[in-house]
Amino acid sequence: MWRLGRVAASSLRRSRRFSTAIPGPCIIHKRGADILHDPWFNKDTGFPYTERDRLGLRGLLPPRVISFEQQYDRFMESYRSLEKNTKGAADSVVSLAKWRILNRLHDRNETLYYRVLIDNIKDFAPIIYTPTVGLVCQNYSGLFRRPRGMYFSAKDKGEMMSMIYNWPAQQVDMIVLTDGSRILGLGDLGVQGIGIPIGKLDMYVAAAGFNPQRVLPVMLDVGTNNQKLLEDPLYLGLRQPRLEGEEYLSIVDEFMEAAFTRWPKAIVQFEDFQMKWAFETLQRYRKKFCMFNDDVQGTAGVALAGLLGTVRAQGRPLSDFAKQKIVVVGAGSAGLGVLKMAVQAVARMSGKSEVAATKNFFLIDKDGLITKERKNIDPAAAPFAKDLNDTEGLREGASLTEIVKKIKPHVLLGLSGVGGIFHEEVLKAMRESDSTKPAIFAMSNPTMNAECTAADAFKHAGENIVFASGSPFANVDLENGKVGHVNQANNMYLFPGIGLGTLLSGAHFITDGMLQAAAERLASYMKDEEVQNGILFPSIDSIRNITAEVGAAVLRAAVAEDLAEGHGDVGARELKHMSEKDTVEYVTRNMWFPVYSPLVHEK
Ligand SMILES: NC(=O)C1=CN([C@@H]2O[C@H](COP(=O)(O)OP(=O)(O)OC[C@H]3O[C@@H](n4cnc5c(N)ncnc54)[C@H](O)[C@@H]3O)[C@@H](O)[C@H]2O)C=CC1
Ligand SMILES: CC(=O)C(=O)O
Ligand SMILES: [Mg+2]
Repeated sequence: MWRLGRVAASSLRRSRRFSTAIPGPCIIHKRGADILHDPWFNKDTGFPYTERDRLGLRGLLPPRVISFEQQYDRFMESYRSLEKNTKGAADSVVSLAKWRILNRLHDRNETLYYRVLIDNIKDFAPIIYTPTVGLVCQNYSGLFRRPRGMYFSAKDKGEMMSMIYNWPAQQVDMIVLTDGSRILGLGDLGVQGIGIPIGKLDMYVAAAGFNPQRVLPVMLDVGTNNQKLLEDPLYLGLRQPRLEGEEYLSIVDEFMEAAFTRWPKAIVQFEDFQMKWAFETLQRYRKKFCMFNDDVQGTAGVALAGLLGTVRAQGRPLSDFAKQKIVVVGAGSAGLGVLKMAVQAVARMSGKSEVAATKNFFLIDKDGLITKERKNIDPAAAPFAKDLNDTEGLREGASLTEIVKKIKPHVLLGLSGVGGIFHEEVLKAMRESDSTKPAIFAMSNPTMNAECTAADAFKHAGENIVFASGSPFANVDLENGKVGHVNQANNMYLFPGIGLGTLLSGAHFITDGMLQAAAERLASYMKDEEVQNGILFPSIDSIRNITAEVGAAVLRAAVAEDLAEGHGDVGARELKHMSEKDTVEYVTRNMWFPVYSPLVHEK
């Protein structure tokens, strides 16, 4: 059913009056069929007669004018009948059918698309984002109908500075960039990874109110090492092995120079780069450009918020965080990002050195427990390698089961990309945890790569656990009148706010302080009562509200660090004088909201 609730109605008024994203009623220079084929301006049967007359649309549409509300209802009706008609079909078939119907709307009418997405975010996020986006990437070459975003390949070397001007929008605020080398837990998907920047930017629009005309998904195609794709005649990317070393970096360098030359105020989010390049590019660019790595830094903030939540869930003061024993499974870009931020938090809270603060963390990769005995240890993992004196007798390479049995951790956190790795024996061992409310975070995506299912976690580890997963699971019926609450610990709770807060601050860099502020705001978002019931993260239904709070925290951190230069008409001085409440309101007012804008001036 169509609904324009109080929040939506007030957002609508706000967006008309204040949005920096849309500069009032726009006058379009296109005419006739060109307008109908431009998803940004297209209103389908919703063009009023004045616009049909003055824009050369008469005769190109059936005569009846259908209101936005009716169009909305009509779409939702077809979506619901698709759900009914595909009942009983394989999950992947149903999910792809849902993705297709949404994607067709996206290609045709962006205003309606984003409105249904915002209003139904809980139902649609699993389609446009994880888990279905993973399936879409895997099947991209077959699903491809129309391009979306920009593609820069190794063959474009030397051309990028001119290519960037092929993008039709004058202004771009947010770019999500991938090289497709580690798409969710699905590995190297080459050019097919473009689905991830598209899905992330849909979340930017839905959750943070970025103007969809000002966002840009980008694929850097430097080849793929996925043999199956290289042999697939329908594969749409470069059929060559991935570039390495300086050759690789020179492509990323060229793109970054081109993007920031054309749009000096843009923000670039690096997404789903394999670990070596995730860390290397973060170090290379973070002091030069306004950028961050979502998998390293966004994930870290969300995980830290969840970890602090587990301390509150036990009814303990936050300072007890330093005493929690935490096993991190997966020493990749995400796992190491989480460890770094969590260790810094322990050091801050306890006054210990960062080295001393690593004591209660145990890191595992595909070869088991990482200790100082590890041969050829990755330099990024080295600071977290355990001294054998601190492992209670566990050896180098000890298995996950051995570690959980011996250490009795408070938290088991998976970012390994390996589905089912928290098997029955591991989960049962968590019953002996030293915590009154052990936490199990199976954060890998998509669903089939989650370290365990929610049902298995509650079944084997007990009803008393706190559970979170990267992709959504339904709450678990514990068959005694109780419900096992499932949290979604996904960086989607932070990256939209990091992006929006940074944009509105006008900061040229994204600092640790800004990221820490984002994590802390998310951590404090839930009330004690909710947290004690195992609810660590808010429902995705309130994502705009969360993003406003996170965005405001990021903006204020930028102001506090003297990095804020302002945005649009609002300068650094005004930002500085805003109270916390004013800042949240300011961020909220700047969220774009989808309504049909007049395309001609009223006479
Ligand atoms: N929930 C969220 O917000 C996020 C989830 N992720 C998920 O985290 C996963 C990993 O991402 P990255 O760290 O970027 O990948 P990565 O490839 O950099 O790291 C994977 C790590 O897992 C380890 N591993 C592999 N098999 C293992 C096994 N059997 N036992 C223990 N460790 C094993 C590897 O040795 C490596 O250290 C992916 O599935 C991704 O979807 C990533 C970012 C955000
Ligand atoms: C959520 C996300 O960024 C990932 O799984 O890579
Ligand atoms: Mg990612």
